[in-house]
Amino acid sequence: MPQTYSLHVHSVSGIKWRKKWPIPPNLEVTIDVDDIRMAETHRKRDFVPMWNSLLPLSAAGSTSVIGLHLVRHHTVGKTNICAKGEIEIHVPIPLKSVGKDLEPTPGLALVVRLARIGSDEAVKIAVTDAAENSEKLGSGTSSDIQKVADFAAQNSDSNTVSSLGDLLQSLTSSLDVVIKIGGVIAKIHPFAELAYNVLTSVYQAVKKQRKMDQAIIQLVQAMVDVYSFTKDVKLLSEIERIKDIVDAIVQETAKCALFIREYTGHGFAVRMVSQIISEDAQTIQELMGAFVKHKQSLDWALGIHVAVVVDDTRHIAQLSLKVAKDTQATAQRLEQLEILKNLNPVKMNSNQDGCLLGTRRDILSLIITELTKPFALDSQNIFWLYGVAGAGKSAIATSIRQTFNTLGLLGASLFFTRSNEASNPASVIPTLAYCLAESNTHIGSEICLAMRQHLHIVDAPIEDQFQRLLAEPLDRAKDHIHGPIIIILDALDECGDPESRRRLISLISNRFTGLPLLRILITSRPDLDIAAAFRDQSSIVKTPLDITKPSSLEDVHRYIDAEMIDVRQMHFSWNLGPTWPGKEKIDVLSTFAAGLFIWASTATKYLRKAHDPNDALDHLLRKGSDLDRLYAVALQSTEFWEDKTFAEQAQACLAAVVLGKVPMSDTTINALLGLDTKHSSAPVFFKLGCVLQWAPGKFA
Ligand SMILES: Nc1ncnc2c1ncn2[C@@H]1O[C@H](COP(=O)(O)OP(=O)(O)OP(=O)(O)O)[C@@H](O)[C@H]1O
Repeated sequence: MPQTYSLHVHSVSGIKWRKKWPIPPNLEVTIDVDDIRMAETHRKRDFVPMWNSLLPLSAAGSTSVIGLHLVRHHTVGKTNICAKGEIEIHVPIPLKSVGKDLEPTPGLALVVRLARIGSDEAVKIAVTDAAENSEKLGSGTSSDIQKVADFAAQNSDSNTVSSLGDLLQSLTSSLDVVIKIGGVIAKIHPFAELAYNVLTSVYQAVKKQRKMDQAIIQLVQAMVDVYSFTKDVKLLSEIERIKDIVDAIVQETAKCALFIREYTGHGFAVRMVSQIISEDAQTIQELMGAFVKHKQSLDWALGIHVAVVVDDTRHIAQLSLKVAKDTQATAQRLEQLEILKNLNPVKMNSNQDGCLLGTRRDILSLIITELTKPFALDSQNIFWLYGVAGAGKSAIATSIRQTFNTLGLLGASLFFTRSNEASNPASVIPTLAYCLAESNTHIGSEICLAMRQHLHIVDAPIEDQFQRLLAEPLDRAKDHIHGPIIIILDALDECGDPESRRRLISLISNRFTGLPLLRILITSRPDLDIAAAFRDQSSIVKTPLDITKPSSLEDVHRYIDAEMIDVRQMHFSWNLGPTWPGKEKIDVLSTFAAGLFIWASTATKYLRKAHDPNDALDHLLRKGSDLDRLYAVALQSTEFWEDKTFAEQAQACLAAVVLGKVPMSDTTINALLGLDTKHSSAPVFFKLGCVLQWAPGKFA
């Protein structure tokens, strides 16, 4: 009977390369039992690799020989065996070097642990190993942390880093570790990714730049210090426990990364390195202070208690100077706000939650990247996210709002709702001006100046308001501000109607694109007037929120799963059990939802409110949830029903879509309904974008 073993390949010790490699060679260990390949470790790029892999083995008899090879992979696909050894049950296993890669050294040894285990255990290890290798591994497993810990351990080479380039490189490698853990802790992921991308671009830009400001080097050093925990495997494995602190650190890092990019002249505003804004020194001090505090909280949380000596006298002197400055600034600010009230801004806040953590990762990441892209690389400053009713656009806009609010980059966010009278196109420019002025004193001063110079600007035509309250003040303020400033306009289709918003839409598509400093996220259903105005604008990034994408379907599934926790809690008296209603029924509900969040949220709300959750669930599984009302409102929002030809054609087209057993393209529907090119279905589908996900030639 074959005997099973677990082989723990830890690392290789005493390695001495003959050649100086520019980057570490790509190494793996292969394991043969009686000359048959049984397992191999992951490839590692490191001068002194550590694998920490647990591998299952089975050997036919007690006399089997386990052969181990240390293999170097060439970039062109060739391999070299650099060292080999055979297992004798003592640790470490001596190796002898072969070929020309290694110096023959007596201490060369592979550190492994071989244990005799039962076959069940061997199967378990094999499954875990396979899962670790799979890209599709879900988040939340401790093996992810271990993998990351391995990675960090290899990167712990603590050469003294002296230049900004080296510091940035060290920082991005730490962030890379944090991003990988982001698979486990969804909360910190978007900020870590943003910080990583921005710092990488700064690194690419500054690595050739010789002269660098000492203050910025110290700031990056402070960040590197905070991240030292990522280089210690033991500390890193605590990350789940200290995730809130890490979350705060990563947010601060993203903020700081954006600042550094602007400061070093590689960012949003095209600026010379020498052209430094007067508040920069203070911003650097504040950011440094924040990182020192984070380091202290982290050290306390990790049990590393370091005595902190504070120079009290200097601290108090600085503090009193700041208080004096602050009092003066507060008086000016109050005066500004008094003037700004004349803009009669309206409240258009988001009244819903953002995305469930872990959902919409791709699109959130894409939007964050687009909105923070340096100006020089791309001059597109509007991102339009469009999709059918209930696809989840507002939830995404809310999450983006939270992200940029945390980063201190939010200028204004208007969430339009049909039922709110304030969602009026005439209020948009004055409200935007008010919010921008509130978010930044420099912009505030310029807008106040404009209001003093143009006393009746609030009653002026919208185009004049745009020019005086936005275009000119932003242009005057731009040299005092590090961009970007983010503006969010959610559900633009719910701002007035196509007629009342005509001039606003034209301003957005023709004039907003030229505004300095701003990056604008617009979400809406693809209503005809909006789609027509945006379609040929090259300054607008147009992205559909596709409900049929596998990631959308997975996100809705994840949402239903999470909502069931609430449903179970609500109905505690029914003793539903910890996994109610079970995976199979959740799968069926997700299939019904077909990527539509509104379906999932209506269904779970129905379950929460029901008297008997089991009855309600059965009803749902039989009939689906009642979305008629939503679709009635959505369809009525299309203004063309009074046109008899449209109404007749739309009814026929909708019937074809609803009754068709397979999805059909507009061309097929034309053929089916006998429509000629003059009366084709395409214009009808364009007008029904609020309820149908459709593109010319594609399935309806
Ligand atoms: N990623 C998500 N995580 C959690 N809840 C979500 C998510 N996306 C959407 N929802 C919920 O689903 C419902 C519908 O989503 P939302 O209002 O964002 O859709 P929409 O595309 O903006 O719809 P409409 O076009 O009708 O305004 C809301 O209750 C929202 O809170």
